[in-house]
Amino acid sequence: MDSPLLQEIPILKLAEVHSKPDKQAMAYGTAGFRGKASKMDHIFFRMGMLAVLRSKMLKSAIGVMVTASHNPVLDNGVKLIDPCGEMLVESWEVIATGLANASNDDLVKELKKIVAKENIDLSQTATILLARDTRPSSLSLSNAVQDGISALGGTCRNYGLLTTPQLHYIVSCYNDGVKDADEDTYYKWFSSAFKTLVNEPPVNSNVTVDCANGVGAPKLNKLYEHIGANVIDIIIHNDGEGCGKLNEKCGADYVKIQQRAPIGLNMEPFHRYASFDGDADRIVYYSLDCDCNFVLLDGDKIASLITLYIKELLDESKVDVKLGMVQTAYANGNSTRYVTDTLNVMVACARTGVKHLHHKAVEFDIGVYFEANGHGTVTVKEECSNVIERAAKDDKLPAKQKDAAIKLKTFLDVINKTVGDAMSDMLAVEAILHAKGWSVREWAQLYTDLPNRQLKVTVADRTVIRTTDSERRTTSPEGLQEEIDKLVALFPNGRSFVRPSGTEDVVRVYAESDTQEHADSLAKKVSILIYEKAGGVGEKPKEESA
Ligand SMILES: CC(=O)N[C@H]1[C@@H](OP(=O)(O)O)O[C@H](CO)[C@@H](O)[C@@H]1O
Ligand SMILES: [Mg+2]
Repeated sequence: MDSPLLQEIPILKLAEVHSKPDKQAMAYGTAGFRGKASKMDHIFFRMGMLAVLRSKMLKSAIGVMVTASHNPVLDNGVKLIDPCGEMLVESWEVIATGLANASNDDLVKELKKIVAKENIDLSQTATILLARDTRPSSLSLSNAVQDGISALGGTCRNYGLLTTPQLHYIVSCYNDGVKDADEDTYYKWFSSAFKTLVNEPPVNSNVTVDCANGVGAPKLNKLYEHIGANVIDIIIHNDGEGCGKLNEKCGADYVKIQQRAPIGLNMEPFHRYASFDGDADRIVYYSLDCDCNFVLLDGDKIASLITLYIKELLDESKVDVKLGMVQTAYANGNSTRYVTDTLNVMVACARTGVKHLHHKAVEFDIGVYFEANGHGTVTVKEECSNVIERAAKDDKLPAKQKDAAIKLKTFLDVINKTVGDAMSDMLAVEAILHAKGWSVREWAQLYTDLPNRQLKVTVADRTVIRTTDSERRTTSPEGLQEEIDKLVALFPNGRSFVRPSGTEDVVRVYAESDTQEHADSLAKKVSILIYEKAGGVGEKPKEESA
């Protein structure tokens, strides 16, 4: 008998509306598909169909998020969310790429191939949870996703505007049996956990948040309404209502890379500032010191603060579980040293891309993971949550011990464990500063960042660079690593590595050393080496004359 998929006519009719331009190929990368919005309609349609197939296969709801995060406003992108709220499994990234690149004529054949290979029972129902960011193209592209969903007979719950982490959270709630989970469920959960942590006395301090003119602004506003201005004072900047453009000279990525304030923000010393990115899954903090120097508190500083706090509560509660932290090679060397040597907590290194960090983090009972750019969260094993919960209810424990367990339990409730979440991470940081009675100054002084520099080199084919050891060393081109080692040895506390970017057509160079001059010089020397050894194109990087 024909499977429902063989009702090819409706698929083909819709596929004609969302037709793929010739010769266009895209890959599902670390951040899903991303590119110029005007050239991607067919990808969104096809991802709607793919989400239906995955939902049928796993007999669970699948999320589809329409966003291009921190990219310019004319870009867009799409990513799928797996049932527990995690990123799409890697093996399906390959399948997604195959479906996206199939010619219009081969589309049905490609769908049949997936069904056969993955052994998908098409009689299963499919539920897709869809949301989008505030880009001008997002509405029509989410309509294309909806068309893809209906082409294969799936049911779509469209949540409209959401931040990426809100959708991840809702997907996990839905598959946990909370079928009516929505945006309000999110606000109620996180605001109530925060208020339990900070109720006596309230935080009563203020933080200014640059929302990159993105979806984070209206959503942070709603979260703020649930928390109440009597608990914390949140001032929203770049809320998308003025003439500022999405991610233009603002947002977490801009602030981290430029190490400066977003547009239009007049900073005052010691006040606390934070920036979200365009879909609010990244956050960095910053401040001015007494000499008006810009002080960045990036993903490494946030991770260090969270690890410190969890470690203290574990020690106080005497709950014996394994805490670990996960970073990438981009983590500042002094953050790694601080957590390893001062906090005595194990640090693991993962490849760039949050899914790699997430996978490593779940190996610990409690895993704190962050990319230096501010994307990260905390994972907690279920058995570990149970141990903490039991201690929090154990009347036989000394009061101090039990109290610490209660605090730890409530603190972990403030965390969106499915994925890095700017709003939930912000609440976590604010709660810790409140608990410790710290201003941003004490936090900044946990350790001093080693001066560092990131550069990009354009080469004809960036895949000639191959790496090992979580991207910290190269295996090809031959002899390159030995040359890098020689350059690194010239600089005190020198460290440098290179890797092909997964999102841009460049090779990234990272260097750190004891002074900014040294870090800059090492980064330059390594860039020149890459240009020479890995087929550089365009203008050759030059060493600045002394
Ligand atoms: C050095 C750096 O910040 N790299 C970013 C960037 O990846 P690249 O593979 O380096 O282009 O985009 C990724 C997706 O947003 C993010 O996860 C990652 O941290
Ligand atoms: Mg983002």
